[in-house]
Formats: sequence, C-alpha cells, structure tokens
Amino acid sequence: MRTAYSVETVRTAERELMARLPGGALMQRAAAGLAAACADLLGRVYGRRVVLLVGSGDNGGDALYAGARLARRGAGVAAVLLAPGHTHPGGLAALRAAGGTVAAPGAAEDLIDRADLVVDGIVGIGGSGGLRPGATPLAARAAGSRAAVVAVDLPSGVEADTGEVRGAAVRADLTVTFGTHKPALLVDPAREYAGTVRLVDIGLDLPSGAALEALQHADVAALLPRPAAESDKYRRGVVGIAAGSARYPGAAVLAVSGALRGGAGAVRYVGPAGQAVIARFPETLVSDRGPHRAGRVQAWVVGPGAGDDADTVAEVLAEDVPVLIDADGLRLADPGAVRARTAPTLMTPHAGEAAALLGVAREEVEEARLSSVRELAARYGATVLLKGSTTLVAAADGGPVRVNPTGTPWLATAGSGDVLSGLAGSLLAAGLPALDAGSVAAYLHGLAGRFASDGAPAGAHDVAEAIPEAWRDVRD
Ligand SMILES: NC(=O)C1=CN([C@@H]2O[C@H](COP(=O)(O)OP(=O)(O)OC[C@H]3O[C@@H](n4cnc5c(N)ncnc54)[C@H](OP(=O)(O)O)[C@@H]3O)[C@@H](O)[C@H]2O)[C@@H](O)CC1
Ligand SMILES: [K+]
Repeated sequence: MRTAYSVETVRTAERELMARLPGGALMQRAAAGLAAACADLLGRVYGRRVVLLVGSGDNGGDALYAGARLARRGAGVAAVLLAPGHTHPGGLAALRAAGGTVAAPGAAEDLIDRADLVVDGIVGIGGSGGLRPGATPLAARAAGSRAAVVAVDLPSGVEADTGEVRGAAVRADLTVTFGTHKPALLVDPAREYAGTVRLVDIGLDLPSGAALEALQHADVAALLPRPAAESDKYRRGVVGIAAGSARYPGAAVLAVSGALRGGAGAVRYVGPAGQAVIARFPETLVSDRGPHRAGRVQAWVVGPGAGDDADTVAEVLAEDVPVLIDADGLRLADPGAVRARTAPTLMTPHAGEAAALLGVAREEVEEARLSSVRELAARYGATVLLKGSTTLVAAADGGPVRVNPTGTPWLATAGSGDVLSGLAGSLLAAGLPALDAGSVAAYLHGLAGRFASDGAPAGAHDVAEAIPEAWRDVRD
C-alpha cells in the first residue's frame, strides 16, 4: 500500500526524528537523495548545466545542498535566489564552496534556456497559494526550455494537503519527495504537475493514520473474494441490478456485464431492459417484479440508465442490504432515505453528479476533489467513490481516503461507469465492505481499461470483457 501523510503529520515526525539526530542530518539525507535522482536523470553529471531555483526556506536549502553535490561531480551549477535576503545560509555556503555560483540579477532566463536541468526549490510543504509573481515567469521559462525539471519535495505552487492548484505552479518531469508522499502527489489536479514521483527514505517514523492510501496489486489480491470449495451461488453472493429503461437499455446490459465479472455467484436483474439483458447474458436471473419481490439479493446496484424511475430507487434504498447508487439514482435518491440506512451505502458520482449533490459548480469539484469527496461522504453518511482521472473513495466516518492508481484517460468513454457500478456491486454482494468494494472495483476497472485499450480507443463492453484478465493479473 502506498500512503500519503498530511503536512502536520510530516512536521511532527520530522521534529521527533530531528531531536534524535545531529543538526542538519535530515537535510543532508534529503539532499543526497535529491542529488542522486538528478544524477540518474542526467545520466552523466560532469559538464552538465544545472540551475537551482531557490526560495526562502528549507526547500531551497535542499536544492542548494544537492546543487553542491552535483557541482563537486563536475556540473556547472548556478543558483537563482528568489528571496536573496532569506536564503538558507548553510546551503548557500556549501554551494559556493563546491564551486557553484549565484546568478546575477536578470541572468536567470538565459541560464534556464541553456540548462540541462532545473531544480525547483522555490517552496515545499511550507507553501500555500500558488507561485508568487517573481517565480511565475521562471517556472514558465523552465517548462518551455529543453531542460528537465526536478521538483524538490513538491512542485512549487501546489497545495500539499489537498492537491489543489490555486494559481501558477511548476510543471516537473520528476518530483523527489522526502519521507512520505504528500496528498498533492497522488490527487489531481496537483498530481499532473509532479511528473514521475521518487520517494527518498529519510527515516521518518509515521503513525498508522495516513491521509491517503493507494492500493497496489498485493493489497487488491488479498481483498479479492475467493469461492470456497463448498460455496454455492448464494454463499458467493447474489447481486441485484435495478438499472436501465426503455430509453437506456444499454446501461442495464453494461452494469450486468460488470457484475458478472465481480465475484458474485449470480446476477439478478429487475427493470424494463430484461429482454436486452437476457439476449446478451443468458446466465442473468431476470425478474419482472420490483426489487422487493425479486428474490434473494445480498447487494443492490441502482441507477444506471434509470431515467426517472424514483420508485425503484426508493424501493432499493429501503432494502436492508448494501446498496450502490449510481448515475440517475444519485439524482433520484432522497437524501434523508440515504442517511437513514443502516446497511452500507456506496455512491459513485462523477464530478458533475457530485457537484449537483453538493450544490456547487462542476469546476469546484474538479479543483477540490479531496475535500469534495470527504464532504459528500460526511453529508450522506455513505461511502463515496468520486470518479475521475484519479478516482477517490471516502468512507463516511473519515479515515484514509483511497486513491486509485490504475486509471487511464481511455476509461472516459460512454458506459464505462455502468460497468464499474456492476463490478463494485458484485464485490459488495460477495461481502467486501463498501470502502474495499469501491477501491478494488476502481483498481480492476482501471487495469481492465488499460488492457482493453492498450493505447487505442476501447468501448465500455471491451473494458468489461478485460476484467477477468485484470483479476488474474492482480492475483498472479
Ligand atoms: N519535513 C521534513 O521531514 C523535511 C523537510 N525538508 C525540506 O523542508 C521543506 C520545508 O521547509 P520550510 O518549512 O522551511 O518551508 P518551505 O516550503 O521551504 O517554505 C518556506 C517559506 O516560503 C514562503 N512561501 C509560502 N508560500 C509560498 C509560495 N507560494 N511561493 C513562494 N514562497 C512561499 C513562506 O515564507 P514567507 O515568504 O511567507 O515568509 C514559507 O515559510 C520541505 O518541503 C522539504 O523540502 C528536508 O530538508 C528534510 C526533511
Ligand atoms: K519545490
């Protein structure tokens, strides 16, 4: 499991460790890791041109000490001081002692144009509120130059704890971060500014309560349902799909296609698209009665393509089993009925649907994905999966938010969400808690999207068909 911690937690761990180490030791560890990463990126250090963008704090100190190490290996290193009166004194002395220079006022742009590497030590976890005016043109120059850009700890200008970007920010090819990932390195939009992320272990002792968790193959493998020898279809779980309408029968077919590959023992379908479902998937148990009288079901999915069928949504919400609410169901569900449920509820909005539920503009959700998903989960007393380029899953009672690392832009295709809802519902029926069902489904779905597309466009049904391959890939 990859984890990310808040700035406050990092600061506490840093203080505890610093109290046990000689002065400056932690910064030397950071600078050594940073210099090694820069050297790897450059391939050859001797004769290379390196520009350090140095702010007023320890982030700039890291850059200066790393610059000194590169200068000792023969690189030509020049520091651009953004706060000349407030530059890390030890770092500056080390750079000068190693043969590095300080750029003359006005020389920064030219130096950046000729550089092989620009190191962004403008600001790290002490920053907030986007780049300041003095730094903005330099960041733009670096982005437009042929130099590789390496961010120290974080791309300067992003909000460490939330992943928001409130103004200009550095666009890095590589971010070298210390001790732990910060939320901004895993959550969009900030994540897109970070490039590849390399974590340098500096010995921080971190507590168990991370702000974010990203499942990896081994975590997902441990959570996948496995049929026991004596399992029958009821023990493996029956997932009910209440979806589709005369106008949108395809949503029902796609939700069923996801559900059939999610580990439940059987898929039951209720709704007006029974003919279409059975024609494509004859193994589906199709019922023309409402959800309440459809027969045994261990978890329901309601909403994909449901049109205006509010009665079915209300009926499903009244069932005392886990319920996944998606698409039209999110609009039709009575918030009071959702909050009153005692069995688990998993809501799966995209940004537009989340914005409607929160009563804000879609852009506000896109810009603040982490706080939006937490807010929705708290408001509805439900687990919420916010779809997007980095899908987030938050539980109602707080705790670490799961961030999905497997997404691909190819998944932004019609019907892909219906497949995800069926898959997650199936995992709920197989007995996974809502947070696990949502994050495992997102993981498999993302992987299936990658396999299905393999660099080319793929339809939602291709994604569903690739789920078994994703499942095997995770388990092997
Ligand atoms: N934690 C650890 O374990 C370790 C941490 N280490 C390193 O220390 C870094 C944190 O250093 P830090 O605390 O000195 O803060 P830092 O980010 O350099 O900011 C300094 C000052 O910048 C200013 N400022 C604010 N916003 C700004 C903006 N948008 N644009 C420009 N400037 C802005 C603001 O001062 P102001 O100008 O407002 O007075 C602020 O006080 C950390 O990221 C890592 O690199 C490693 O060395 C070792 C292990
Ligand atoms: K930085």
